[in-house]
Amino acid sequence: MKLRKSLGQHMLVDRRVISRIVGYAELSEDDVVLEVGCGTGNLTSALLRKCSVVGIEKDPLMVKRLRERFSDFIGKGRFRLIQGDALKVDFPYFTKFVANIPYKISSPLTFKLLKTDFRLAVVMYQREFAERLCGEDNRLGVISKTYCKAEILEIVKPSSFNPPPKVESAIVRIVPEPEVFVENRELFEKFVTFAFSMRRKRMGKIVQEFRKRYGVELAVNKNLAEKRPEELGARKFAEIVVGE
Ligand SMILES: C[S@@+](CC[C@H](N)C(=O)[O-])C[C@H]1O[C@@H](n2cnc3c(N)ncnc32)[C@H](O)[C@@H]1O
Repeated sequence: MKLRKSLGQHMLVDRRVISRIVGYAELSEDDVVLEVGCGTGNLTSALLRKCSVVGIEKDPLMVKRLRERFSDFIGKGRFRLIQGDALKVDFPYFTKFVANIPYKISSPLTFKLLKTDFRLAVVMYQREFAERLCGEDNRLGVISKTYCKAEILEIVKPSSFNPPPKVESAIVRIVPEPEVFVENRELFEKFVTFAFSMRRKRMGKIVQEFRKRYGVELAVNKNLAEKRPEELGARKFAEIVVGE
């Protein structure tokens, strides 16, 4: 079968990795897993042994194969498959999100997930994206801390996929409990985005530029004024915006 690179079609073929992903998700029979990008269905099959699954898959050829492979589960109402773009279709009801996603849509898909009600997510990302999501020295990591806790559970080698991608991957566990609370999310995200677009500048200067651009006065103490955005972390950013 010809796989489409443009759709990020790198199938997870290492059974031990698949089984660990299912273990990390701590599934019970009542769970309904949302899996984005079911592909040929290797992860889907392991998930279906534990609970119900709703899949969203963009490629009509994969959808056809999946409907054949899992016709029994579809008949029993244990598997439902939506053909479409996960960024465009409304997410159906689910309790947990478990997926080896197309890496190209990592950022918008993650924010779509974070704005949904769910209990736990176990997601395969490109390693570099996973490190940014779990870190605090970048825009993605700082903003995500106001939605969730995220941690890398393991690094996965390219040889676990067919065809092997050029990059390493990482399995991330996401719990929807904010590490940092912000009241004015819009202002917080605007300021964090602005700060990381000027990452060479120090916070004192960034706050001045922000006032000039948006007319919003934010205060930083002497100590923070000397720091660069990547040295702050989500909590300090939130303190600056709260002190508005
Ligand atoms: C990395 S593969 C994972 C396949 C399978 N889950 C596995 O682990 O072997 C990503 C899958 O996402 C599908 N896909 C790509 N873009 C998508 C999108 N925007 N919405 C839904 N599925 C998409 C691809 O067709 C592909 O089957």
